[in-house]
Amino acid sequence: MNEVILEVKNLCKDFTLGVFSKEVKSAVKNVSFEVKKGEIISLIGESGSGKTTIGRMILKLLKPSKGKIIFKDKDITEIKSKKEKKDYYLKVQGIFQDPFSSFNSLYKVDRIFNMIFNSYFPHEEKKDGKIKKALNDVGLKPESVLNKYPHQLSGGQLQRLLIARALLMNVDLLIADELISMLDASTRIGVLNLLGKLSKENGMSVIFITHDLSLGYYLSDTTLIMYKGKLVEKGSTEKIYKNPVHPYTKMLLNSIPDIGFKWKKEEKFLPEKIEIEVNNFYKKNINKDTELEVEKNHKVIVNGR
Ligand SMILES: Nc1ncnc2c1ncn2[C@@H]1O[C@H](COP(=O)(O)OP(=O)(O)OP(=O)(O)O)[C@@H](O)[C@H]1O
Repeated sequence: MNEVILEVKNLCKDFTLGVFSKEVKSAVKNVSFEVKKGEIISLIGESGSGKTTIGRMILKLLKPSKGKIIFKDKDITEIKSKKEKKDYYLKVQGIFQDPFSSFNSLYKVDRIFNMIFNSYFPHEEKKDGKIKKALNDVGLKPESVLNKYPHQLSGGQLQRLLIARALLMNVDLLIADELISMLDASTRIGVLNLLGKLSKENGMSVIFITHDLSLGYYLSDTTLIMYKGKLVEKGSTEKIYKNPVHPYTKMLLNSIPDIGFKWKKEEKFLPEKIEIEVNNFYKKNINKDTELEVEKNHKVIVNGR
């Protein structure tokens, strides 16, 4: 699992707010990381920390303001032609929080799946069998979904259909943004296990975007912690959860509620308190390099520039 398939280098995204306004929102600030073949990476952070924006840039749905996204030795920000885009989407697919927006509401599921073959594998002879197998693999009964329109299915069923689509296309990288948010607790674990299985058996890499630390811990080999557009800590999931160094990561891990344990007021996750602690941490480390190695495969970003 050492082949790097995606490299994100100094990625930035600024949004200009309003049509005439000059106000700029820096949603992603100088983010760098790598994804290896078959690796599951969790991108974790509070709401608004820039996770989805990173996912959308990797999926070429947003143009970076600065930085590079290199997929298999090619900078995808330079991809312009339709053919190159199509080839890219054969390898990299996304699943978003709102699965309803990912389907054409006018087409039934069988037509949507047939279109994948028409578009990408027109000579495939075992199309029907492959579609059925992919649906079975994600725990859906083909006969109960194939003849339905997207609005006749639940959010959870649609998310599974999106995984089945990625399966059929045999993608190298799946960006799963709050993938299981629409699933109930009992089906969540099944979908998570499915992702784990796909990454192990097919070598599919996954960027799993979430604000749920427990899910990230369960699923991922590597963790990236985002705070206000910056990547603040990255490395082995095991190491970060055992030995968090950045004050934001520490507070995030402290904020996981334990069943049967009532929070005391001072233990609450207070944004102002975090901001003060993070600024103090950056001040203390102002003369150090931006990235410090805490231990092998565990780095912390120690200055706020
Ligand atoms: N198209 C846009 N125009 C202006 N600002 C945007 C746009 N998209 C995102 N933002 C802002 O960029 C910041 C990062 O948003 P993003 O959706 O990436 O966060 P997130 O970490 O994925 O949050 P959540 O977990 O709530 O989805 C937020 O402040 C958001 O308001």
